[in-house]
Amino acid sequence: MQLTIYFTPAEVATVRASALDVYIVIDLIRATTSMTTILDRGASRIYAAQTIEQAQEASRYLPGALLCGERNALQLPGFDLGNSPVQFLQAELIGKELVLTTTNGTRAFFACPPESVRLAGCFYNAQAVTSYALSQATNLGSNIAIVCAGEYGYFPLDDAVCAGYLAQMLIEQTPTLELHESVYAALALYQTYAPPKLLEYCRSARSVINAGLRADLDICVTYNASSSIARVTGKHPHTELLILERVPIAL
Ligand SMILES: O=C(O)[C@H](CS(=O)(=O)O)OP(=O)(O)O
Repeated sequence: MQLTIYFTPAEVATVRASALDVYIVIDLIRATTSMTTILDRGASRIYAAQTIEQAQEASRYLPGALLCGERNALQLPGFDLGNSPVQFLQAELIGKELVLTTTNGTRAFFACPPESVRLAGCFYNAQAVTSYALSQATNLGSNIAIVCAGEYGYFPLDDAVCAGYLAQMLIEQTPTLELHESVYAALALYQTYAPPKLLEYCRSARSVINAGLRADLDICVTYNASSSIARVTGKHPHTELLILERVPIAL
């Protein structure tokens, strides 16, 4: 079984990545951390939208769904909630459906091959998402790829550092993994910039702090607090939004 890391979503398209692989998408600050907390609160579904317009359009087909999202880290006008793990952890979400659009994270799921196994990973669910990815890849006889959501298309230090940590966990659980050289780079980045140091160096952290949401970062750099894993389970028929639901696992 091979492990590869894509440091931006664009790389996934460039190499014509395999639809058979298991993809762990990371948008540490904050989309995949938010998704994990949303499922922790008992939400039934997340609809991931690439654009604000798609999210608004989808909410017309989904009565009762909460409209959530941000641009420049700030909750969008007219939306019910932003992209804030702290806000989600305080919200009443049992059985709710949420439509979510974020600057980078929701788009990254669309960059992976359709029909592939796509999981939301972060520090918060690191143990759970790596164990599940390994079990899926073993069952399918496939490889694992970690995709960093990027920062406006650029290399994202926060996602890459988290990718290094997830890679370390995958290697600990399966020492026979065949490592692409991208994995060595991510492992080295994790060694150098592990939290809390990471937060001093990434633009996304500054943007969240500037929005007055510093407490979100504490959640984003909390390790292994959740066993929730958001997995893409399909597409909404009218709007093409990706549907993410909680993987049923007992750890
Ligand atoms: O809301 C976020 O945390 C970011 C926007 S920014 O990079 O902080 O401006 O969006 P995301 O899609 O979660 O990276």
